[in-house]
Amino acid sequence: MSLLSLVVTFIKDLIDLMKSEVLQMRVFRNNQLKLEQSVVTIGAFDGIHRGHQALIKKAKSQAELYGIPLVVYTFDPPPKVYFQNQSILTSLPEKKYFLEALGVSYSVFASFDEEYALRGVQDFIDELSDVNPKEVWVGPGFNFGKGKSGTIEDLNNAFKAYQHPIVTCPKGEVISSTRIRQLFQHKEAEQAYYLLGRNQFVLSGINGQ
Ligand SMILES: Cc1cc2nc3c(=O)[nH]c(=O)nc-3n(C[C@H](O)[C@H](O)[C@H](O)COP(=O)(O)O)c2cc1C
Ligand SMILES: Nc1ncnc2c1ncn2[C@@H]1O[C@H](COP(=O)(O)OP(=O)(O)OP(=O)(O)O)[C@@H](O)[C@H]1O
Repeated sequence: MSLLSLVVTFIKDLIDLMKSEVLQMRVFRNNQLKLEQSVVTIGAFDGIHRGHQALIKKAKSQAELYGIPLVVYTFDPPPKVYFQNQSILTSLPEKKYFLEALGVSYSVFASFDEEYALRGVQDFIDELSDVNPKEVWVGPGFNFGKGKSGTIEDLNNAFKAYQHPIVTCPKGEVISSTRIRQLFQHKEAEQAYYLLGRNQFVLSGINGQ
């Protein structure tokens, strides 16, 4: 092998290594993550459907604008699965896979249990302060804290909080995890995958990772 081809191979390997480091999302549990600055988006994100994707992409574009990391703060299990025994749309490995594919730098998976659900609004805001959010992005109707008492106004009192407009189907029908669960229950899988923004074959192989 010539010296030139050795150098070319070395540079290619280096670029691949850098790419894999850039793409790798770091995953945290509860309040272990501390950052100097970030853009944060929050939610249950079960399914990572078209509405979730639009919100995360907007937060990602803001993070890129400032050159700071994007943090997705989410819950395991999703609160509705915990409280209402709803079926889960995306397993933990699937959720991590889709978040990473959207370019998320850090994800926080808060263990959602009885103790966590009792935490108050200020307690949650204090935890978010650990990542020093320059902007917080949520969708319409987002709430948090014990008894769902926290709103975007509470977030906006502590940080700069922004609300992404609702993403709907072309005919105006709502896109939500609840609706997707109902579509699967009624054997309307094609419409469910449309709202998810992917077909059923995308998931094969992810759960084993
Ligand atoms: C600290 C904390 C406490 C919460 N406590 C409750 C609760 O008591 N009851 C409830 O139904 N949901 C509770 N939630 C879940 C929120 O209502 C909501 O599902 C979550 O913030 C995700 O928002 P999303 O469902 O709009 O994605 C809590 C969330 C957080 C962060
Ligand atoms: N269609 C949508 N358009 C824009 N933002 C959305 C949409 N659906 C959810 N969001 C936002 O995404 C985040 C996660 O929402 P969440 O997981 O509660 O979604 P959901 O689909 O409404 O779930 P569920 O039906 O279980 O209430 C929240 O900030 C929420 O406001």
